[in-house]
Amino acid sequence: MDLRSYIRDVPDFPKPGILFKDITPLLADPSAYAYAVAKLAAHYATRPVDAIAAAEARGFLFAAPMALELRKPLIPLRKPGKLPFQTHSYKYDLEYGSAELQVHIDAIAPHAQVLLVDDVLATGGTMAAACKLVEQAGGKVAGCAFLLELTHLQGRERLAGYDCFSLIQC
Ligand SMILES: O=P(O)(O)OC[C@H]1O[C@H](OP(=O)(O)OP(=O)(O)O)[C@H](O)[C@@H]1O
Ligand SMILES: Nc1ncnc2[nH]cnc12
Repeated sequence: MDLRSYIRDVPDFPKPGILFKDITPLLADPSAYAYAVAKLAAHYATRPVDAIAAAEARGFLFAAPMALELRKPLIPLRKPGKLPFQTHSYKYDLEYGSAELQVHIDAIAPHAQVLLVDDVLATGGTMAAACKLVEQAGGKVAGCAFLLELTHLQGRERLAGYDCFSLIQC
């Protein structure tokens, strides 16, 4: 299945000069969505993974079905003020702004191998922050998985030292 055909390019969103990769056509097609999740999950089926974590919001769309498919705990990494219990926090820069992620202090068991999942790897700022947050919380990064990698933004270089896997490159 050609997953690329389910990604729509939207120029100048959310700011002039940004070519936004819209995954909603893929989400709208259950066969393509299921195929993408199954392919991502299959890549980690035999690797040591104790839990799956993702940053809101689009990361959840792939992390949740992967967690169910791999029968692993799901750990939400959320924007500030959303998690009700005590949190660890990490601030980071995006392709089009800055942000912060938080995780509950008891979400990650000591030395747990945490697989991080997101829809898009752009500059790598979000995933680098997610990795730091997992480590700050006592876990280890088992890998970083993406539906789509925007190779020209060289996010993979920002994630040097972490094992990265993407299903589609463009
Ligand atoms: O590699 P980066 O440059 O960090 O960009 C990738 C991140 O940007 C998007 O999230 P966004 O912050 O737009 O939030 P959303 O998931 O709530 O739409 C996307 O879902 C990734 O998390
Ligand atoms: N160009 C882009 N398209 C979709 N999501 C993104 N997240 C960061 N950059 C993005």
